[in-house]
Amino acid sequence: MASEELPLPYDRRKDLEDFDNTKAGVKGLVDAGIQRVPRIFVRPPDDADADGQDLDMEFEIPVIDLGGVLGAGRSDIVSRVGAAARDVGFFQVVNHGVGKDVLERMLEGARAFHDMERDAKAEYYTRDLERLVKFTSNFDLFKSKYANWRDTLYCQMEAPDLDPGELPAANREIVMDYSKRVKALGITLLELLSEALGLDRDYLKDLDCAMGHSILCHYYPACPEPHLTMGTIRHSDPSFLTVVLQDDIGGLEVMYRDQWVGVPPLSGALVVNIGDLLQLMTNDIYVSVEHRVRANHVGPRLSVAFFFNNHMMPSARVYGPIKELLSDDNPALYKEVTVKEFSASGFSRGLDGKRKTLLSQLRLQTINVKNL
Ligand SMILES: O=C(O)CCC(=O)C(=O)O
Ligand SMILES: [Fe+2]
Repeated sequence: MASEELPLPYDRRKDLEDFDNTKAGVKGLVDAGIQRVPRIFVRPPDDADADGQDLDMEFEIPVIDLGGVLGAGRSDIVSRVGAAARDVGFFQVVNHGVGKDVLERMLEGARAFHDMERDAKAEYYTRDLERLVKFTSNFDLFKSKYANWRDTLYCQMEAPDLDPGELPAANREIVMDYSKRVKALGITLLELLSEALGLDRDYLKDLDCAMGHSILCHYYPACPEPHLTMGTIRHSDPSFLTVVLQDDIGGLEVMYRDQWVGVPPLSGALVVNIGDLLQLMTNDIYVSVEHRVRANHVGPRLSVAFFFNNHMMPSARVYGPIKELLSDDNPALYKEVTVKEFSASGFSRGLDGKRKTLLSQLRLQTINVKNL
């Protein structure tokens, strides 16, 4: 079949604008009682971005207990973290130092924002890239082919330090607290990931990998026709590292050996995944894998994604494959890039156009025997 796009049977741009102008997101549609998924969200049955087989073998995303991280158990934890980062790109952590009460309060804080009265919430609704705290449904609404069944509150915490007064009163206190605690966990994770590469403990931290972060409070409303759309389409994260807190509904899935595998909700756990920038820096030793969130009849599902990414910081640091990891047999696979350039290219493209293209654009034409 010819690959030219067929003309759309409706004025999609107008539908998108009408939806965006409500400033009420997907939740606004559900609150208004819609029984059908509007066409801007509908994916055709043969949509290549939403396909893929479910995993048919026994496999579980690794769960790593960080309880012994400061004691004799450290080397075992280092090897488990390293193995998960190499093989799966995703793992869950328990006994990670962020209390269950904090996790619960963070999810409640995310819910409290999305449950705010429509007009009050609309004041945060914007597509302005410079705004540090904003509410948007689908940051890539006008760039991606299909909209996702999801609303998000974005909080850019370090650009540099966010004035807490910019955060909504509904969750200001817990977002500030969570930010501090998960940043500390992120530093621990970067230490473990450095050690697992045979590098000094502070190596990744000293490259400013924990220098900036943003907190995304996602809200996935119950969907009347979940088979027609997605909560979040497949993508990999443009971060160094991402830490996700999910509630007990489920729906997050990860690509493992070309098949989709669920990340089961585990009370008290946090989900950790390697981002594109760490894959680039480790020259493909660690993998930034695609993941997605299914739409669901049950909802709302709440999740809080904590992205370590310093693109808002005034840093001109250039990132490329770490020299200590390279050799004649293992040459650099990627060009160097600043985080600003890297992130700008992600924002300009949108989620479903990404699919590793950011990394592949930076890939050098080196022949790597391992990948032949
Ligand atoms: O909602 C989730 O569980 C994951 C969200 C996600 O993948 C992201 O924010 O990049
Ligand atoms: Fe993600």
